[in-house]
Amino acid sequence: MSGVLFWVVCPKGSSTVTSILSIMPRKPERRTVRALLSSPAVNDGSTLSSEERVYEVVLRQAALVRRETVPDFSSRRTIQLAEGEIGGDSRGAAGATLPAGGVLLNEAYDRCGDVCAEYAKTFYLGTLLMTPERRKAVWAIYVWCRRTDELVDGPNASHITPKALDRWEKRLNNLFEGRPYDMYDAALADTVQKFPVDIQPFKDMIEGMRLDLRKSRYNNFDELYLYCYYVAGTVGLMSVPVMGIAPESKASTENVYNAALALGIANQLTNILRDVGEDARRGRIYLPQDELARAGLSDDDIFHGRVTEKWKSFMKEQIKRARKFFNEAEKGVTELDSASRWPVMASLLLYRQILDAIEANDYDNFTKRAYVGKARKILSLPVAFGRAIKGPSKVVDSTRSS
Ligand SMILES: CC(C)=CCC/C(C)=C/CC/C(C)=C/CC/C(C)=C/[C@@H]1[C@@H](COP(=O)(O)OP(=O)(O)O)[C@]1(C)CC/C=C(\C)CC/C=C(\C)CCC=C(C)C
Ligand SMILES: [Mn+2]
Repeated sequence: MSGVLFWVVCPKGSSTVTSILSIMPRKPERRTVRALLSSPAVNDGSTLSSEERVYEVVLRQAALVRRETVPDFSSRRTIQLAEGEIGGDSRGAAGATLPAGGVLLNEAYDRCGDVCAEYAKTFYLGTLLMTPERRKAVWAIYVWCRRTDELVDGPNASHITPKALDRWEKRLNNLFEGRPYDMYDAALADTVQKFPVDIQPFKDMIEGMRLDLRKSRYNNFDELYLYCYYVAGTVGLMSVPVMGIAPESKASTENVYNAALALGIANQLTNILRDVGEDARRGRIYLPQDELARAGLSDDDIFHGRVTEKWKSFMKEQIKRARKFFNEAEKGVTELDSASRWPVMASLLLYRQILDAIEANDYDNFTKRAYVGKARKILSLPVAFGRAIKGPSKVVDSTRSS
């Protein structure tokens, strides 16, 4: 590929991160997250369950955030465009220097905003309620996530190999080190310098895409949970440092991160329940095999799209579980910074209503697509506002130490 390589002068130092890690209250064992997450997922008494392993990641991410610190947007860093690498219409002028907050960097963020507006209009409108700095950062993260998903789900997906994902990961490492390849990467490179966003959830999302390349069945919920963490829980962990935690919040950082993780898991479970038919047509069944078998259902029932009583009661249980994750997430939304609460609450309420739509379709998720209509979307906004305005809980979280 040809084009322009951006690089950022003055890459982020890691001394703050190290010092925060050293005061972490419940410091997990120093194993790498990849090692933690690649060991067997089944909890047979001697190994940790996926939920326990992901929780260790949550603890680490929570430890990286220093509370009551406003990100510094006034820095004089510059981003420089250099020769080579990935092009397309996201190229800039080789050799040009981009002062932080300068025209080209602003353009990079604007392009990220355009992508959001095109792919996720409602979400884009929600971001307009955030502060300008947070909104731009969320756009940059969104675009990276969307591009990552497109690698395995987009028009070129059939050509994607694990090697291509390795290259994508290398590119991720580069942008975190201040050497972004294109405009979109440059926006994210700037974001990760301004906010305490860690690389781990991004790497884990790529790991989820690797899983999608090699796995089309999930034996049990433990396996599915890990997949949901990789492709969606990670989004929650990437977002909290940008959304910010309310200065007056009495919740522990780890509980806020846990709620964010729960929102990602809830969203992905909902995605899976909505898309059962579509996924089956691609030979994929994400639903836990052991739960299907216990309900007297087989892959064949799914491939034939049989909406039987067995299927309906199975779906009821799956929906119940997804709602539990939404409820857990909802408790955390009010702990976020005031300007972020409303859009996040709105997105939660909107996504949760997809579950209602599956019920309204009488559990036919093979031939009918569950969606939330415009009127309901609009009605959800004041409801979200009413819940978001409440603000943080007054109860001091016993696990809070930061
Ligand atoms: C305390 C608290 C509750 C904080 C909130 C934290 C927060 C903002 C969490 C956001 C959670 C969220 C929106 C997760 C996205 C989950 C998701 C749907 C992932 C999808 C994966 C693959 O799915 P699949 O291929 O099955 O589905 P498609 O048919 O392709 O849709 C993803 C597509 C991965 C890629 C994810 C995105 C493109 C969304 C990224 C979103 C953000 C960065 C912004 C989040 C911010 C707000 C305000 C919701
Ligand atoms: Mn996808």
